[in-house]
Amino acid sequence: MPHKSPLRMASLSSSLRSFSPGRHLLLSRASPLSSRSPPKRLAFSIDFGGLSLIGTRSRNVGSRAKSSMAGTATESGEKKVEVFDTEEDLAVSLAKYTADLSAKFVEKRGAFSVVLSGGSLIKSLRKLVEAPYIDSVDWSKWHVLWVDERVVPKDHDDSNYKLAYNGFLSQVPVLPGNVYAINDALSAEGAADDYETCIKHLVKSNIVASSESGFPKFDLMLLGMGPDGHVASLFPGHPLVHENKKWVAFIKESPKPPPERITFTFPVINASAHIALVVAGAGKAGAVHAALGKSNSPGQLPVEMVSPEGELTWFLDKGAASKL
Ligand SMILES: O=C1O[C@H](COP(=O)(O)O)[C@@H](O)[C@H](O)[C@H]1O
Repeated sequence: MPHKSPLRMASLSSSLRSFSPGRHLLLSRASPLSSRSPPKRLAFSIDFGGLSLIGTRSRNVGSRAKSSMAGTATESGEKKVEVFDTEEDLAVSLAKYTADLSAKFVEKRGAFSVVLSGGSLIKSLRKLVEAPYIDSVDWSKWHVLWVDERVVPKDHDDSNYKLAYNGFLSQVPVLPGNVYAINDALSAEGAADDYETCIKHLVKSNIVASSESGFPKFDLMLLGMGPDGHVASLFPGHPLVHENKKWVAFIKESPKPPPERITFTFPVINASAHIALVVAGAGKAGAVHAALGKSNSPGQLPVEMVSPEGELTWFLDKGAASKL
């Protein structure tokens, strides 16, 4: 296929071989999701300043409610915040959200471009590898990239690719040639340039859409967030948060190990058609509050700079929303 360099395909397939001789083994359907009741959500909706907050039963969140019950769909350009009683409920809803977008974009464009984060996000995707989605999603149309990656070999424990492969990609029939890992033989600078070139090929061949601003417009970006409010490998106080030309940048002194990483820049993140910001655990409640609550010093955290041209949906569990 013209959009993939032989080097990339070779390095990718060799890494797949090294992880899974059986390649894309499907999970057993032993615990079908269809037997579960859907997660409790849309118990109420709060509307403050263009932000629609949809929750379950969190008292703190509920106490801020200004408007009535809603359960309405999000309009394009709006922010939506969903709060779930448990991370399990969050994962169930995230799977449906992702599968619905997949169906929408496969019908509209014949392809679905999905950008993954590392960290806890991967575990929260676990319901996608179960029924009904394992069978209903058109996995052959998925094109998978990473919003950031650590510059380590793909079989290293710090690799976001390895994490995603073991926790998600090896269990769904995404085509190996549609998984775009970084070239781990290059320096951080070289890997960032190479990844940007790869994305330019994907845009040229319409696998990834293009925004009016000229940046790639991914169909769905699945973002995690660190307790310090970092997203991708864009850290608080680091000058990279202001990079506005490059699509992919490198960092050699990441405050969180490992130090060498590559990362999408904010213009690319914010050109996305859809962003899901997936945050679980009370340890992240402070950063969630800074981004969504009434902060005394707004705009300090990278997560506050997530502001897509399309739709932003926060998926929070009760712990993460506990300071709202
Ligand atoms: O280092 C990273 O951290 C963030 C957040 O990770 P989490 O485990 O706290 O969810 C992650 O989104 C990013 O991709 C990763 O490289």
